[in-house]
Amino acid sequence: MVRVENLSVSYGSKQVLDHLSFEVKPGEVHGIVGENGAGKTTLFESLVGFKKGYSGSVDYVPDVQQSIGFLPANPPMITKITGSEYLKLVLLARGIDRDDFDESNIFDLPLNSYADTYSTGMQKKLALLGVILQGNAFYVLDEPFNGLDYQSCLMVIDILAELRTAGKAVIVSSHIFSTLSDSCDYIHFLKRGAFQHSVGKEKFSEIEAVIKRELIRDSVKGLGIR
Ligand SMILES: Nc1ncnc2c1ncn2[C@@H]1O[C@H](COP(=O)(O)OP(=O)(O)OP(=O)(O)O)[C@@H](O)[C@H]1O
Repeated sequence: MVRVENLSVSYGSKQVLDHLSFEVKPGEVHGIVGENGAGKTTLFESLVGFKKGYSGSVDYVPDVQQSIGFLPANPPMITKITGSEYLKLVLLARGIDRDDFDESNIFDLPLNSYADTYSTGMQKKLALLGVILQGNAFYVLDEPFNGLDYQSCLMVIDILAELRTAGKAVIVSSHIFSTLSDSCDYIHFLKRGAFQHSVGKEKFSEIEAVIKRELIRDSVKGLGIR
């Protein structure tokens, strides 16, 4: 459904993504984990067409390109519109005219309040709700767990499972490995713009140990805590 081949992105002389190749099929959830600055957001923006000027290719099954649900790491909010109005607006972008969100308001958001007065976590949940209700075919979710309380994180894990069952293709990033191991079919460890490891479910625990070793080593010992 979505095939990425040799995707490379540079900012000036700095190469940020280095020949990434992978494929996301319907009913698959792919997780991306990597340290700050590894290139996750750059990858996601390239996938959804926000970032041009990359080399390599991003190919979709034709009807999928019009049906991408992108949750940015920091979803932009429009001022002076309520949560309900926000949802109505993003659904209208997919030609869906809908006013009643009571049953879909699974995060108990104050939908009659202005969305720009929501907390960071509430805005993230509203934006996530919007892309899910749009009924897209391909979901690109940049840190959907970030800023969410524990209960909402569990709900997002459930949402990812539902998307898989519904045959959607999903790519999701997180800094918390366990959120990905609970929800993904494949995990890709992105390091300095390249996939250092790409593994399926059966190797998640093995790879978690490897990633921990590669990322932190004994650096905390340098604090000399006694
Ligand atoms: N507009 C830009 N101009 C120059 N360099 C940029 C630009 N945007 C991102 N970068 C650099 O590209 C690299 C990857 O950034 P990116 O935001 O994709 O990382 P990330 O993995 O999403 O990080 P984080 O986990 O902190 O959100 C970083 O080194 C960053 O400084």
